[in-house]
Amino acid sequence: MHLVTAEEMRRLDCITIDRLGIPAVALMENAGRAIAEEIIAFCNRRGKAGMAGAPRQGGGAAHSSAPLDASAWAAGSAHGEPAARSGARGVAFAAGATLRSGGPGGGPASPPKLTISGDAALMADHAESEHWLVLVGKGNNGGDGLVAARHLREAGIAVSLLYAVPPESLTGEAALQRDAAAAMGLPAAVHGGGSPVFAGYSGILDALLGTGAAGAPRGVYAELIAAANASGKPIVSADIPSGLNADTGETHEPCIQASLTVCLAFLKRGLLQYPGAGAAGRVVVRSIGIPAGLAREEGLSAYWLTPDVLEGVLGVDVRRRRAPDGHKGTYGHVLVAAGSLRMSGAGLLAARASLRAGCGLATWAVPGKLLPLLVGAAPELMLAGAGGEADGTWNAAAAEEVLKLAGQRDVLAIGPGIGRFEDDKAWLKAIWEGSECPLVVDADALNILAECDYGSWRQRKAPVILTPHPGEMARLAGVQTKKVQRDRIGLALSFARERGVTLVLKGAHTVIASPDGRVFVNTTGHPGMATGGAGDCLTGIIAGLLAQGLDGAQAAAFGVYLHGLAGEKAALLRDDPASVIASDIIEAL
Ligand SMILES: NC(=O)C1=CN([C@@H]2O[C@H](COP(=O)(O)OP(=O)(O)OC[C@H]3O[C@@H](n4cnc5c(N)ncnc54)[C@H](O)[C@@H]3O)[C@@H](O)[C@H]2O)[C@@H](O)CC1
Ligand SMILES: Nc1ncnc2c1ncn2[C@@H]1O[C@H](COP(=O)(O)OP(=O)(O)O)[C@@H](O)[C@H]1O
Ligand SMILES: [K+]
Repeated sequence: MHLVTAEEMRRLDCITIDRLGIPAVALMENAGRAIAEEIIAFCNRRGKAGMAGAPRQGGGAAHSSAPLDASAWAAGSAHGEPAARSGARGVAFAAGATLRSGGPGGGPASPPKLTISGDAALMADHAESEHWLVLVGKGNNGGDGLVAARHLREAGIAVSLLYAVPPESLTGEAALQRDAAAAMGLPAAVHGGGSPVFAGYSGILDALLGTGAAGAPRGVYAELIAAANASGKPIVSADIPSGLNADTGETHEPCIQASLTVCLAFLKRGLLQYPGAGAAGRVVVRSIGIPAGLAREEGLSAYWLTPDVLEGVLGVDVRRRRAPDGHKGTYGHVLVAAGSLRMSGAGLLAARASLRAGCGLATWAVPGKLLPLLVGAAPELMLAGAGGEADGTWNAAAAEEVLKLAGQRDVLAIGPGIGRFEDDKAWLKAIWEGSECPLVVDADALNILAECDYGSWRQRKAPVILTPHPGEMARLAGVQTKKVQRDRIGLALSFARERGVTLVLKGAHTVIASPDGRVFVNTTGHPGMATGGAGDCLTGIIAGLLAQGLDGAQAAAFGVYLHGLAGEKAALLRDDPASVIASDIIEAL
């Protein structure tokens, strides 16, 4: 599934309207209807869970706002009018008309039933216990909310509108929807400042700000957002939670904290990155008539990482089929140069994970002094001494040993548990320039890299994959960690492009960016994976996949995806995500 920025969304929108001739108002109609359907599904789920919304109290005048006009309020007082609502529920009956005779087994024919059903998506199970307040902004997001309000009303759900600004200031399609809502007699009020009262409502539809928002919500918008959050009512957001930066996932102060976000047409980048992903609640993406293929035609290259994307965009065989006549040489040989006296476990985890990822052979290279201590640590691994100091630490001269070993292997992974040592920059430069196989760089090797002018180093032919967590990324990019987290997708993309590397920016919803400008956001995994050594496992997994012939982007993306899945499986086995440790992730691969 494609991920879009607000600007890209506007472009796709324009193409649909201008080139395909689909009217903007039709898109808005589809959007609003989709939102209404999702609200109804939300209400039905809530009803089934035995937590039906608070019963309505006293019609629509439960907030301290001025009514739009008297007729709208008058009509609104008729919310509960049974005739108007039952007619709106659509048809749902079974007719016994016989279409054809005959039945199975040749027995007496029972007349087949002709079943005619109504618009199931717009049927609320307990409409009478629902009353939704729609917060309407000035732009098209507000227009979507107005359409949704009409459809909710048609489904028999009481709806009231609360405009953030005088409705006269709405323009274009949103103004059309304003008039339609008024003509339908939906009760409406204009926010008059202060704190609206939400007590009578069972839910709030946030249609204040969408992709046209700029900066933090101002004035009445900020007031309404803060009050809605404080109300404790479930909030459904139209397109994005108001107050969210649709591109980066940054949440402004204030930002709607939604239970559900009905995202329209294409998934907005900001909904997949924290803290925005946390503010959005459950996200449903609904098509509204903009052809999905437009994103590809327009060359958009940001994706939510799913098995479909792994296969269709990246060309990965997610079933990991092996040739019937394959042998260990077929699946490649990984060299992991990692671990030192005090952190040997990091190397062990990475090397074991590479085997579990399916490579044919793995060699673990450590400072020679450690070798005797590690014999038998994992019987499947080959061990190699790579020089180093008498106390089991690495030194610059060890690079030569690593290069010798790498020359006979398919992939080299470096960094986990190596620590910092004298002339470590020379060590890294020698390996970077001298190795001809794909290179995975992690942990302290990244910290070393951050201190090097590696742009001036000899160009490598084989791919480089960097796997920083946000702290390491901050050092690599020369910015503060806060800045890394503010726009993870944007930073990963520009870094990968500029530096010609595949970048794996780890953390919740890891971002994978390739030097050709593609970017993928992974959502497998969970916070239980925030445990020492989990990243070392990922390094090994990516190396193991590279050894099997996947290219840099394929191995990085598939590796991150599998790593998260394994973390999820490990949590299930443990019955508690918090108990997962790195070895569990390897065992769950
Ligand atoms: N394909 C599309 O792009 C479609 C978009 N639709 C909806 O339209 C939305 C985008 O509509 P618009 O571009 O009209 O923008 P918005 O509806 O997000 O609102 C922008 C308006 O809000 C005000 N505003 C902006 N930033 C503000 C701030 N920080 N504080 C207070 N007020 C602020 C400005 O007056 C501006 O005109 C989407 O999110 C979606 O909900 C749908 O109608 C269907 C089609
Ligand atoms: N909240 C989270 N949700 C999903 N994955 C997470 C979360 N926190 C950490 N992870 C994953 O766990 C791994 C931790 O790696 P890292 O920070 O390098 O740890 P270490 O250096 O101890 O191995 C990364 O792959 C990261 O994406
Ligand atoms: K919104």
